[in-house]
Amino acid sequence: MAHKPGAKAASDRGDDTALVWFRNDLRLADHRPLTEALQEARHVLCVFVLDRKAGGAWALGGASLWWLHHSLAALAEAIGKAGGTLILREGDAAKIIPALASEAGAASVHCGRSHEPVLRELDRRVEKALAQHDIAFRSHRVSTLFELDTIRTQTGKVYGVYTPFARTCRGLPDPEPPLPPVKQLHAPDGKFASDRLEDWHLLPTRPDWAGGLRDAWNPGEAGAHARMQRFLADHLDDYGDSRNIPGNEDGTSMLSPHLRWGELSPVQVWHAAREANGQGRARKGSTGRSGFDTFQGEILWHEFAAYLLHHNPAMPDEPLRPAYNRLRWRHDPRGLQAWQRGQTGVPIVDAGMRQLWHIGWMHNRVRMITASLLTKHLLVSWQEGEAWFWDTLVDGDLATNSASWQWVAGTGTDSQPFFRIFNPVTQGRKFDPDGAYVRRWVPELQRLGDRWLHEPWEAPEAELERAGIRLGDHYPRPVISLTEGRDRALAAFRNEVRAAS
Ligand SMILES: Cc1cc2nc3c(=O)[nH]c(=O)nc-3n(C[C@H](O)[C@H](O)[C@H](O)COP(=O)(O)OP(=O)(O)OC[C@H]3O[C@@H](n4cnc5c(N)ncnc54)[C@H](O)[C@@H]3O)c2cc1C
Repeated sequence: MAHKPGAKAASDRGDDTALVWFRNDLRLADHRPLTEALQEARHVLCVFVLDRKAGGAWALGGASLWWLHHSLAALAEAIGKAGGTLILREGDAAKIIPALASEAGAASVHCGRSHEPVLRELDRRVEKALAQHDIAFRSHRVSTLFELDTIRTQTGKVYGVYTPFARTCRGLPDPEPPLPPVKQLHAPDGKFASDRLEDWHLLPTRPDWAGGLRDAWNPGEAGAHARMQRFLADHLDDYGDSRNIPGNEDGTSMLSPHLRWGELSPVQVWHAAREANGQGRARKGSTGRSGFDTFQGEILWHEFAAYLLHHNPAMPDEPLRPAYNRLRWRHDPRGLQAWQRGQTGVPIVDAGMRQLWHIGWMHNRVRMITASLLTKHLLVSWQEGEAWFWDTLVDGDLATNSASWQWVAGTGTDSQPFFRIFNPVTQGRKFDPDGAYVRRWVPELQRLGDRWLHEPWEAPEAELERAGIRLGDHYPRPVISLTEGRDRALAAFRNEVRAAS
């Protein structure tokens, strides 16, 4: 085979250099690409490539870029401590990775396997380009518990429904224990050009809207482990009940951004939870399941979303149920903007949207309620909501975000039916009964009594006055009548989706 000028032939290299290409797996522990590269070669070159254009509409959003900056800084420091260097490059990875591997005289390139369509296509291009240099391309499972292609129904079909998928996963042998952290690295000789992280300008400056993010998060592998250990030691047992109470800040793990960026692998979380469960009280919640069992179920939802995207690459853009292409979603810029800004006049929805804006994360229960108000009461398309979440979430994950939006909108293969519409008032009363969540994020309602907190538009004038609220002035009147919005959504579903099916 002919070699590109400047590239060393495999025989000249003595196979002592490998390149590790980091993507959504910003960690040193349980990192198979790195571990295998080290088994294969004495020198390892670590690289991260930023391509702001890759992904088109799904190029990284603002909150993700903030997280990425800090996570890369943490990774570079950890790699430095181990004796290596993280090379940063910007541009098309299909050109950069082969060129760099060739320059370093690498015999192989290792990276984490992805279920995201853009990365899968990129892998094909990189592999092809590497082959021209006679360099091997190896991808490894880094972000799922199991190999997604191996999970099939008894008749060999792809699962479309979570429950049997999860049952099958639970019946499999546990994923193998996580690999130990890599402690020592030797970079290859030579100086490899690298960008400076600061020069990428991933952090917002004008304006700097990231103050709430800085207070809430500690991106990077060490922060991820600290959060996981705290949650598992103190809160796992209660998870079955506490996970639905948005006012309880310890009710869920808040591990989602760490998992999204691969600072932790699902395998690590799976095993750590099992171990913590052995030490805990294994108390059953009101659902009859232990906190551990319920938590495992959520990790399997994460797995299921990856599985769905792997088998349905169009999921972020198109309904999994084609009949929903007939639904005429409304163009409602005013309603959409009120929703985005947390100014709908529906307290639990506004609390969620403001929490999202402030810390780049929203409680799962409230994600469902806010998504339901947008897609059902306002009849605005799920893709509009999906795009807003993508831009504002620090855990914005192509698979989970699109699967979840389709679940709420009723357009997914395994979703709640379209006609099941969350009532935000009932939901608020049930899951935020003392109003702790709404009062925290919608302070203008702080003095309103529990009775009216979730539907201030029904409160007697005297109650509002006593709480210092004038509707339409201090706090908006509802952007939509909940009854009318619900009836309109049901009619659209009946006439445009079901009638034509
Ligand atoms: C409309 C909508 C959009 C969403 N977008 C995203 C997204 O972009 N990224 C994302 O990570 N999650 C998303 N979710 C799922 C879920 O809301 C978050 O994973 C969860 O709130 C994260 O908080 P936690 O880490 O405290 O979760 P925990 O309750 O502690 O759960 C542990 C882990 O399990 C996984 N998990 C939990 N709930 C779900 C779920 N319903 N579906 C899939 N995985 C789950 C997450 O990885 C989570 O970190 C979305 C949900 C909805 C309804």
